[in-house]
Amino acid sequence: MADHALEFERISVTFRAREGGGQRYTAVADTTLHVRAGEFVSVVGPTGCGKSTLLNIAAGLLEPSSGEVKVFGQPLRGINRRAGYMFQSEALMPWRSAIDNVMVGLQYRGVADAQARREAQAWLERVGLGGFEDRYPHHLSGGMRKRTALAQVLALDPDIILMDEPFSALDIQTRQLMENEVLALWAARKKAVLFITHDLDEAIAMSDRVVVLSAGPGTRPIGEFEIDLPRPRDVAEVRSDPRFVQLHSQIWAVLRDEVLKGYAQQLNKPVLGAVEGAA
Ligand SMILES: Nc1ncnc2c1ncn2[C@@H]1O[C@H](COP(=O)(O)OP(=O)(O)OP(=O)(O)O)[C@@H](O)[C@H]1O
Repeated sequence: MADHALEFERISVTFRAREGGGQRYTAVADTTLHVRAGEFVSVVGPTGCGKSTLLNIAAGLLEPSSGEVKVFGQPLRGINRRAGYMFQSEALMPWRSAIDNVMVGLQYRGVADAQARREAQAWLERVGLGGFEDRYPHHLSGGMRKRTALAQVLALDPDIILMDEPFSALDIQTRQLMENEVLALWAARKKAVLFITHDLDEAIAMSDRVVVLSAGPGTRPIGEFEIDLPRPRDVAEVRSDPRFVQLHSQIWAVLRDEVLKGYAQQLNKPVLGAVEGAA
């Protein structure tokens, strides 16, 4: 449908070992999930269930073994050019200053250097890093590096933003500041966001909708919850709203068993050595 930014239609992903008797592991099975244009959707699920796999599929970095992905109604082939991806791990180039890191995607797109520098500077200011543009990543705090990475993604003005536990390495105060900043930026531009997190509180505080995935193997969505808390939200304050508490207990009732299953499965899962990717 045209108002959908992202559609996963009956996606399955099976990984196979390059050696070792052709062992296979079905990470994601028969998953259908839609994100509307401008919607903020979080995906929560137990550790190792397939959250990053889904995001990699949305980014076009991984092809599903079966099923189809559509981006604004068009089948996705190759890299998703309408999406920006913010990884869990550090993705900044250590040999480039903050501004050079933010500029690089623009330059790659063919924007002239002077224009790219102006846009990168404006984005660094928007994420609270005015004055830090010449610092190298190792001279920035963890929160500042995340802000730089956020500016890097937003500078490209993607219609879809894919975020894989972007703030999990931050202390709780910095994390809440960043979450509020992301919400403010999102509210101003209303891009579609697919946000992966382990943290149910974070998912509820930020999202329009929370999707719960089952434990693997064969992960699939097993619950979907509309988050009808008013906006704008402060992620710290909204946690004491009675509706937040109610939603939390409803979602946790679905998630809790999967977390326990996921934990058990991680302990028992066969180790796949060298892996080729989706089969
Ligand atoms: N390239 C690969 N080859 C083989 N198995 C893989 C590959 N990528 C992921 N897997 C397996 O698929 C499952 C899903 O992995 P994925 O990283 O998507 O989970 P996740 O939910 O994002 O994990 P976490 O919560 O720990 O970040 C895991 O069991 C993982 O070991």
